[in-house]
Formats: sequence, C-alpha cells, structure tokens
Amino acid sequence: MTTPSFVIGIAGGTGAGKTTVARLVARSAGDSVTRIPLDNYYEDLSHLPVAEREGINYDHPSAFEWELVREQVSSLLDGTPIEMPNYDFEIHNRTDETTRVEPTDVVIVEGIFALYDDAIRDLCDLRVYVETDADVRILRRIERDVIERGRDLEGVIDQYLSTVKPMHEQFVEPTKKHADIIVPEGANSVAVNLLEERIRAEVTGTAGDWTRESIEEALGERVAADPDG
Ligand SMILES: Nc1ncnc2c1ncn2[C@@H]1O[C@H](COP(=O)(O)OP(=O)(O)O)[C@@H](O)[C@H]1O
Ligand SMILES: Nc1ccn([C@@H]2O[C@H](COP(=O)(O)O)[C@@H](O)[C@H]2O)c(=O)n1
Repeated sequence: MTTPSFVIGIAGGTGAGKTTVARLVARSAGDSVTRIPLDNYYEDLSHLPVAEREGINYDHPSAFEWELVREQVSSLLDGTPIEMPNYDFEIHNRTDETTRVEPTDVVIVEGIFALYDDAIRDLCDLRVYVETDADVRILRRIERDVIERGRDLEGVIDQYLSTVKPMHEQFVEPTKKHADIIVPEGANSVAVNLLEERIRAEVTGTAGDWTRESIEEALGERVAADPDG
C-alpha cells in the first residue's frame, strides 16, 4: 500500500448517483480501494425513540458526527484500520455492528456532504460533484426509498419538500464550487472511465501533478511563476 492514500471525495444531491459512481469506480480497482459512505456517520440517535428519529432533519450538516469522520479518515491515511459504523435507514440509526476497514491505496469518501467539511475536503486529493437534475433525483429517490429504505410515497414527498430540497439548496449545492470534476447524471461512462484511469495511475504510481517545470516541458515554452509558490 502507498502512504498516504489517494483520497477521492464524491458529493452531490440525494439520488444524484454518488453511490453508483463510487461503486463503479471502486469495482475496477478491487482491494486497492475502500469506500467510506458518509451515511454511516449520522449521529448516534439511540437515546431517541424511533418516532422522534423519524422527524430529524437528516439533510443538515449537524446531523453528522464530523469528529468521527475526520478521525477515521485520518486513521486510514495514517495506515491504521478503523471500525466503521453501519447505518440502518429503516430505524434511522446505527446498528450495533461495525465494519473493520483496512487502509488501502485509494479511499473514496462519498455522501451529500463529502465536500462540505473543511478538514475532510482538505484530505481529498480529488473532489467530485455528481450533478443530476432535481426532478430526476426525486424520482430516483422515491423508487429507492420505497424499495430499499422501508418508506412510503407520502413520507418521501413530505420529507423532500420540508427538509431535503431546502437543505440541498442551502448546503449541498453550494459545495459544487469545491469540485475538481463535475459528473453529470451519475453513472456516466466517460466520467467513470476517467476516474478509473486516474485511480489506476495512483495505484501503479504513474500519476503526477502538474508542476511549473512539467507544464513548461509539455508546452515547450516558459510559464509565469506561481505568486504563491
Ligand atoms: N446515469 C444513470 N442513469 C440512470 N439511473 C442511474 C444513473 N446513475 C445512477 N442511477 C440510479 O439512480 C439511483 C440512485 O443512485 P445512487 O447512486 O444511489 O444515488 P445517491 O448515492 O447519489 O443517492 C440508483 O437506482 C441508480 O441505479
Ligand atoms: N435516517 C435517515 C438518514 C438519511 N436519510 C436521507 O438520506 C439522504 C442521503 O443519502 P443519499 O444516499 O440519498 O445521498 C439524505 O438526503 C437524507 O434525507 C433519510 O431519509 N433517513
């Protein structure tokens, strides 16, 4: 394993296709990639009855245990395994089990707020925002929440209008400005192939960042010095 790992943050609205992109990209790199879904880091709400947990705003940044996210991503980058929490959407809480995650060459942090927290964003080497129209996202979400997350149609619509949509506009969408790459629609084969290529280069040690010297070499001409450098 290379140390430090290469960290990719994949953000975007609910239903945009973040998980799909992360899974497709991770699939091609096998054991060299670890996926850290931010959903696993919703605050532990065991002290609240289920009925009260149903009413929580899960689209506000304060719903997440950021300290634990920072601590666990940093541990992986230091080469230390973590016990990642597991989340159950049907009971709106973590389960009693955790998943042991070993450090790997590439770590993908994925979730609506993957580009929100300054510290997590700073740990990312590549920041991706998956952008999909709101109407497509809500249609995808209705299907997924009813089939996979034990929700009913009325509940999904109420939640969308009361919290998901306004929080997306206030907190999620503005993080797009931090992205290096914007991926349209989710499973976009061109974007997924490019990300796979980049991961392959990281894993095989053939990736490189532009430096003034390498830009000059590529362009065959002198470039202005970086005022910060
Ligand atoms: N390009 C695409 N075209 C059609 N459906 C897609 C595409 N990308 C993702 N999906 C589907 O959209 C749904 C939501 O995707 P998911 O990755 O779970 O979104 P997110 O993690 O952003 O909430 C899934 O059923 C997924 O298969
Ligand atoms: N108990 C919960 C926790 C979260 N949500 C919703 O999940 C969405 C984020 O997950 P995506 O896979 O869609 O990115 C977020 O919009 C929360 O509203 C929930 O419904 N219940």
